[in-house]
Amino acid sequence: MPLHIEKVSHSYGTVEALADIELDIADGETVALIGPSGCGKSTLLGIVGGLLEPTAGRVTFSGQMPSDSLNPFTYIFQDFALLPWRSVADNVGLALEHRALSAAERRERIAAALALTGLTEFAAAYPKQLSGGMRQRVGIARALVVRPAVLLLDEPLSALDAQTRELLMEDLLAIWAREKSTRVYVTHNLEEAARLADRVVVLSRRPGRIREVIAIDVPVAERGQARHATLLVEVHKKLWSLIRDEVVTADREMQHV
Ligand SMILES: Nc1ncnc2c1ncn2[C@@H]1O[C@H](COP(=O)(O)OP(=O)(O)OP(=O)(O)O)[C@@H](O)[C@H]1O
Repeated sequence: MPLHIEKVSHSYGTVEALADIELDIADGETVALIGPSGCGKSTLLGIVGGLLEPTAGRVTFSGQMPSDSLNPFTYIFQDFALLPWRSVADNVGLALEHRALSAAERRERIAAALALTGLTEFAAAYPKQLSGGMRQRVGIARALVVRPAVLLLDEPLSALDAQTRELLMEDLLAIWAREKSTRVYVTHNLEEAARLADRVVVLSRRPGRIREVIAIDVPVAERGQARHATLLVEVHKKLWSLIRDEVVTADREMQHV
């Protein structure tokens, strides 16, 4: 579903978090939001998902919501707080409770979400039996089981070690090739932005304003290929050059809080 962020600003009391954000996101597109700490990335994600009412401006949607979508939006966070007493399948099914679905449809949705995240053989396992990466896959499956039109990802891989993060990046790309959501991806990790996003939106220090929008022309599915290795390095360099000075300033500011 295409998203339209129209002149969005937000303040928390006297703290101005976001100013004048104007951005259209196409159907099926992945947009990464990067910027120094405190520049309003999570605030913008909250506004897009309807958790927060912006102080000014609005977010609208065009097009039809897919007919099998139970929720227009779903969040994926770094920590899903899975229920330890429930199996993997029952954790994934949590998002379907209180929904008017037949038992067969419920089973079919859970099975499809498990298959999409490579968890089919772990359906009966419990969270404590799983590695951090597998637990995060359960969280991702729980988000996908409602077949959201828009996926809002807030640092989904930041709690994972470097190798697991690498695997999960590959998984996300494989999942995105098979489901058709529109995605907004907040990250501090420039490599994730360069690998996973069609466009990267660089926000300035607080109040966050759009500083630059970088379109990466190579399709995400092809970016892992050796011939594009220099592209990723170049994008990473460019993104870092855009935010470095503000990251330094934001870092110093935080130390005085
Ligand atoms: N509920 C709140 N009340 C007051 N100020 C808030 C609240 N939530 C966020 N802020 C402030 O608004 C600004 C933007 O916060 P936000 O969490 O959106 O930034 P961020 O870019 O996601 O930060 P980070 O990269 O550190 O996760 C920050 O200065 C933060 O301290």
